[in-house]
Amino acid sequence: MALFLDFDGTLVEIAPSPEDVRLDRRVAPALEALRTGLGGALALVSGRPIAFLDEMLTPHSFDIAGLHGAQIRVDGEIRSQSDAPENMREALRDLVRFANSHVGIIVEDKRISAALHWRLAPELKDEALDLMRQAAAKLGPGVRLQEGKSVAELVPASASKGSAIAWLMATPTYAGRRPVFIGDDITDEDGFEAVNAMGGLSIRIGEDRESHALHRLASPTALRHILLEAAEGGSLTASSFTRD
Ligand SMILES: O=P(O)(O)OC[C@H]1O[C@H](O[C@H]2O[C@H](CO)[C@@H](O)[C@H](O)[C@H]2O)[C@H](O)[C@@H](O)[C@@H]1O
Repeated sequence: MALFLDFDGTLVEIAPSPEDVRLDRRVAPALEALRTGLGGALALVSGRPIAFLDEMLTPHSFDIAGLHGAQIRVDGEIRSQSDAPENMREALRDLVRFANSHVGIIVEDKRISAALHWRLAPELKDEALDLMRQAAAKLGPGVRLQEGKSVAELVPASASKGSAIAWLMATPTYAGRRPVFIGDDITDEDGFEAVNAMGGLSIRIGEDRESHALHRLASPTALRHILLEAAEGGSLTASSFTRD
């Protein structure tokens, strides 16, 4: 097995704002143990920047596809990174202006991508989405709009979680293994499709909407129990995730 894990809503519960997430302190060492058991074939595949995930998982360091696949690090080395889209700083200024005049709107500047959050102001969803659609149109074909849970993001068009998983699966540590991808959000859907096409296992956290994932787990807590138990017991198989 090669294990690919999303972060927000998968390894941690969704929180009111991006900085509020808390990772159970047992998870990073458990992932380290599981990675050893998997011959190194474990990676995080997230919309977060690699630097943020490193901070959350410190002192452990994992293979990571960050920013929805716009940056990929393997064995401690950045192996693929999209350029920041042209005019991104200008687009960001418009987003910050909107946030400054609307309570509850949060802008996340991730340099190569940018997110606009409305979790704390759900009544502003339509206005925020309109603004992001306009920003994406202005930035042109090099950028796509990625919607997520109470968020929309401007992401390099070439990047996706599905292509990041395929990229990792072509590297020596991962090649020849059966990919398992666990995620919870719209951004994870093409990752699910990618692993399905490779004969792998796709698992969605949560039951609340249609998904390409072939299996479900109820919550990040349910996943955490499986990962901690497998790390202690020393073995992780596909049936660890699907036995219920
Ligand atoms: O691919 P992921 O690891 O799931 O990251 C997707 C985005 O997650 C974060 O936003 C989401 O989680 C926040 C904290 O729980 C929540 O407040 C927000 O409403 C969610 O959309 C993160 O802030 C983004 O950068 C990630 O792209």
